[in-house]
Amino acid sequence: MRDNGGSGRWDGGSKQALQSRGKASLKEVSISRIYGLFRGYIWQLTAIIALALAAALIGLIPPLVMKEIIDSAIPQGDKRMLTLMIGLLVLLPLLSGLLGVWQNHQNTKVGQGVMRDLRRTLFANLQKQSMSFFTDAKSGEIIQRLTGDVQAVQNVVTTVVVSAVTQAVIVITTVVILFVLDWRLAILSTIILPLFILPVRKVSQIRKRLRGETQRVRGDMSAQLGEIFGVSGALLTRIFQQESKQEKDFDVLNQKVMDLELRLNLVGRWFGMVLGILGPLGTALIYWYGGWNVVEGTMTIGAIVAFTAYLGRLYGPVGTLLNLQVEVATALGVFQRIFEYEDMQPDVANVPGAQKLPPARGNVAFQHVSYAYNKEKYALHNISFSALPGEVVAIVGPSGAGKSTLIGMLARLYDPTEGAVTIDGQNIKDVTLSSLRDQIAFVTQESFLFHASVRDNLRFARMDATDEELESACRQAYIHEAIAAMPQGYGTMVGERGHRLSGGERQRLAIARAILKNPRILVLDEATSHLDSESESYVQAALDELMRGRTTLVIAHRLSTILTADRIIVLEAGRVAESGRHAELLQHDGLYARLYRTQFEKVMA
Ligand SMILES: Nc1ncnc2c1ncn2[C@@H]1O[C@H](COP(=O)(O)OP(=O)(O)OP(=O)(O)O)[C@@H](O)[C@H]1O
Repeated sequence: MRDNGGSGRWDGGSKQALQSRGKASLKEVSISRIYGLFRGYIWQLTAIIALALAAALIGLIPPLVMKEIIDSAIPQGDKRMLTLMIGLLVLLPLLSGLLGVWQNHQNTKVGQGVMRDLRRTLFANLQKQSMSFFTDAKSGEIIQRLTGDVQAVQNVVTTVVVSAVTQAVIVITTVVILFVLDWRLAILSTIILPLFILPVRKVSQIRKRLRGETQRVRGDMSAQLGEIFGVSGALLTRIFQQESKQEKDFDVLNQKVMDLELRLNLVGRWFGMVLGILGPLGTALIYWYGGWNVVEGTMTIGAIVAFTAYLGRLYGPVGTLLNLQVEVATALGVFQRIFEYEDMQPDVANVPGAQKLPPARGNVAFQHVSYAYNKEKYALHNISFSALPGEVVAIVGPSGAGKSTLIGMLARLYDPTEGAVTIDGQNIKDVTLSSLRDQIAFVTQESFLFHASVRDNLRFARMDATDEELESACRQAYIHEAIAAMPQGYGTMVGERGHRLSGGERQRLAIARAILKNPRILVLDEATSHLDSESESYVQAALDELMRGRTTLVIAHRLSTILTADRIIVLEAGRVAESGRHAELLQHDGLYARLYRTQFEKVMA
């Protein structure tokens, strides 16, 4: 690697950033990290757990009441006591039911809150990622992680903490009461508990693997749907009539999701069945041993009834606790995917102690800049040139020469692997991203518009722009008349990608956006699409207006741009092949002269 004074991309932090970007981290998710999600909800959780405990303790009373009815009230013919006890049997479940409703509501609130927080952190971290992440990832996959994956852990998030505590309390209190009632029966009923634990490990492993796989396939499915039903994908499908091929491709993933979900469910049912048969086994043992003792006269019938009622409170919660463990293990694969996005480091970020870029004069310089998308291939090699304030530098070169990569560096869409880009002598890597991007407007070839009104799309450039400012910018961009003629004027909604607007109108809206931002530095990728001569002249006029008085770096496709450019940089395979003004370069009769004859002269014709 060439030495360039320490800005090499493959060393230090940026190398790690690339490795962590979009790739599965093998780091296992710790349970404590999942519990950490609840940190902000400690007080609500304490209240919920207190309520759940109260409901659990109330639940311990009815079997004792039943024992009293059978062993005392009925044999003694005490009708008053009988009525009192029946009253208790009705009231206690009512009370614990009411507590349960409130607790459940609070529980859901905490769970939903945790999920909202998760989505918020993921969203914020995705916003921090640099462009390279988005060019590598599929948008459907991103959406799936942010929504589908978070949804997939809902069950764990909403029930895990509360269930773990309350069920554990129920189990402990029940075991204590069982031993108080009769230690022999208590030993008999707890002796089968280890049998419950055996299947858990195996089931957890299988379900974790299946859940991870299901979410991966769902991610693929979302990515596929995003591509197929995006405007460009839908267009391509129709033009090439590939509807049935896509249906087949979709069916493959669709079927996979179904098969995986079926397997997941089946494993769950087998587990449920094993737990289900262990419960009655315990009850049978108690009736056998207890019945034996009642016959011998060493135990009362009420004691057996109360005992078996408690068994439900023992085996049920033990099953729930174990199931919880399986649920958590199942969700671990999904948590892994979620945390992977949360931990992702952007490879373009503010350096520690980054300063604000002062209002720029517009002196731009590329100093020995190289860039590699990956280790194998450099897209740019040792690029050096500069632009004085107000100058226009045109970048030309064959397709794939590195033009887009080069202009992207000025807005730090990518940081140089080697070398530096400076504005007014300051390395842009050392200034804050926001202060840098505040002073640069970027007009891309494909002018993207959000599904929102024309006004809102324009305000994306500057939220506080007044209606008058919007209109003035649009007049300068020669688009005001066209907007005014739309059904709702500036309030007209434009479709995703602005498909209700013509190519020329979209470009001029993008130019108006840049005018509204009014930056010192302009980065421009001129559209190659051939517009009719009227649109073309409007767009040209709008561009002339936009470039006036600004330092402009432009991928030039228009003859007028290269003719007026202060400097033309001719790129070839990532290197500067030639540079100079139009006349000099023509005289040189090299790559530029060839490009000029094949591309620009034709445009002029
Ligand atoms: N995200 C990426 N990952 C890996 N390689 C990339 C990526 N983007 C571009 N490249 C490669 O880098 C090189 C330069 O690409 P770039 O888009 O900058 O060229 P360009 O001159 O703008 O091309 P065009 O005029 O066709 O748009 C090409 O070889 C391209 O294949």
